Amino acid sequence: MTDLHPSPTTGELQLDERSSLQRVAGLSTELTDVTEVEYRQLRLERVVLVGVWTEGSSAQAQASMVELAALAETAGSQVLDGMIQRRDRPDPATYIGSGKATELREVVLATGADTVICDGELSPAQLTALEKVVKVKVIDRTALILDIFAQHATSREGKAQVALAQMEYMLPRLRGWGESMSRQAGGRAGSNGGVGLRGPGETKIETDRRRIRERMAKLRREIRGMKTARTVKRTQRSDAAVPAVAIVGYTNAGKSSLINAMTGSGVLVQNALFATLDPTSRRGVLDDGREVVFTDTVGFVRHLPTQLVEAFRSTLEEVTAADLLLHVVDGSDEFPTDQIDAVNTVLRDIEGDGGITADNVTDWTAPTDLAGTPPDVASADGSRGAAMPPEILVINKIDKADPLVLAQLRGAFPGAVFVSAATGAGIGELLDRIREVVGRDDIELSVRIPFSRGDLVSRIHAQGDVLSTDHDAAGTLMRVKVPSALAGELTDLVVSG
Ligand SMILES: Nc1nc2c(ncn2[C@@H]2O[C@H](COP(=O)(O)OP(=O)(O)OP(=O)(O)O)[C@@H](O)[C@H]2O)c(=O)[nH]1
Ligand SMILES: [Mg+2]
Repeated sequence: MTDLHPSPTTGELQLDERSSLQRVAGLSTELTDVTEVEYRQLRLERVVLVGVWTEGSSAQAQASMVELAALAETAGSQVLDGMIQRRDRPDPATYIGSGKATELREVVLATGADTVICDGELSPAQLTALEKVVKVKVIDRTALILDIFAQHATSREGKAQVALAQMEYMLPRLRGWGESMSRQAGGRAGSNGGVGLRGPGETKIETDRRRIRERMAKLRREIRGMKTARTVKRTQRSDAAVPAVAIVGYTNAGKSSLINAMTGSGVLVQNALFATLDPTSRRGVLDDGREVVFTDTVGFVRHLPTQLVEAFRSTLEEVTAADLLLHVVDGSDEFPTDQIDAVNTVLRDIEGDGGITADNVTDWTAPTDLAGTPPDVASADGSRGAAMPPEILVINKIDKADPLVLAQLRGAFPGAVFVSAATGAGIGELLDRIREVVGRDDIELSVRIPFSRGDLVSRIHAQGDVLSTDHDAAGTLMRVKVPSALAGELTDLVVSG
């Protein structure tokens, strides 16, 4: 039971199908090996939600609970009830106050819930203490999000990243669960001679910690290897001078839908949180014939567990390497600016310590100086550092958004583009804006292309703009605007004009 298997698939649920979101009773996210030692076995079937409201308006506190409910449902559980307590700060002992905890116990009894989910990150001691009162399993928002990620990860890299994040979450929680530990003989280890333990004086918990650390180190190495492979792919892409446009935004904002609307492709769209976990790239052609690559990324959420940001850092770095960021916002959300803030927080996190390191600067094309950024390229809050590519804020779902909210957003973010991926409204304008930004460093030239070089003509169309075309005996005369790399290749063909 307490064996740690060496396989790297810890913490992954064998979900039959992604579409069967409602969890089958009994099929739980039991994390197969490490779990048995120290991770709560997540059996999120019938849950009661509880939150502590410390700041913001009552409507914001409500919205946070609605989101927690959506997260719980995404994880496959049935939400039976929810309660919020107004406090200056969470109770250090039991998260909610002791009176409220007793009340929660009654709600649990009345509803027949088997799990309580807290809307925050609780210390191991708080989880244990609250569990003692309510007498069912208690998990926090972090564990819930990790659980969803574990269910949704499909690629080898994604799975490794989630497993790493889960182990990081578990590691400090090993000690907190002393009681269940002693049930597994960990506590008695010292006195009974340490049967099955590795070394004299090494307790079960230490053995487990060491094994988890070893596996984490192995996972980190593997993830690094996968990143190298991706970097090579990206380098090949940048050689082809196809601009990379990364789509970021809050989960369920419509990022995948927007890619579909812009490229006519079929990226997975779901009215579910974290539908997209693995970055998906789609080639798109702007109306002037220029090609770009759109990369869909994992959605962000308020309080995205730091373990996840850390584990997904290599994937998220795609974002910093892009030529342009489209920051997609659900304009129909009650508090779109809160979403914008949450996304900016994560972006700053990626960018911050460890984000741009010496080892990835080398394969990273520096964005041209931001002073050259057209004024309509909005940095959502103006605080983005120079390491981030230029950004266009895209307010999506205008077809169902409250006109009043939209008017406020227009005032607050004059550079934003307003679109509906569903109806196609504003998509043309968005594509124009993308073209402006990706083409802003283009060089204007007049060239004569020999008739034998039809390949160059198609590349000019794919990578730049053709302003005029003419023919003479020696070839095609073109006035073009092209990226500097292509301009370099055309040097020999330049004619005055
Ligand atoms: N009414 C309306 N619904 C939209 C629009 N764009 C997307 N949606 C819906 O919003 C939901 C989420 O869309 P997705 O494209 O999957 O969102 P996402 O941002 O990729 O979500 P994750 O990958 O889960 O983070 C789906 O139900 C879409 O049909 C829009 O412009 N209008
Ligand atoms: Mg998506």
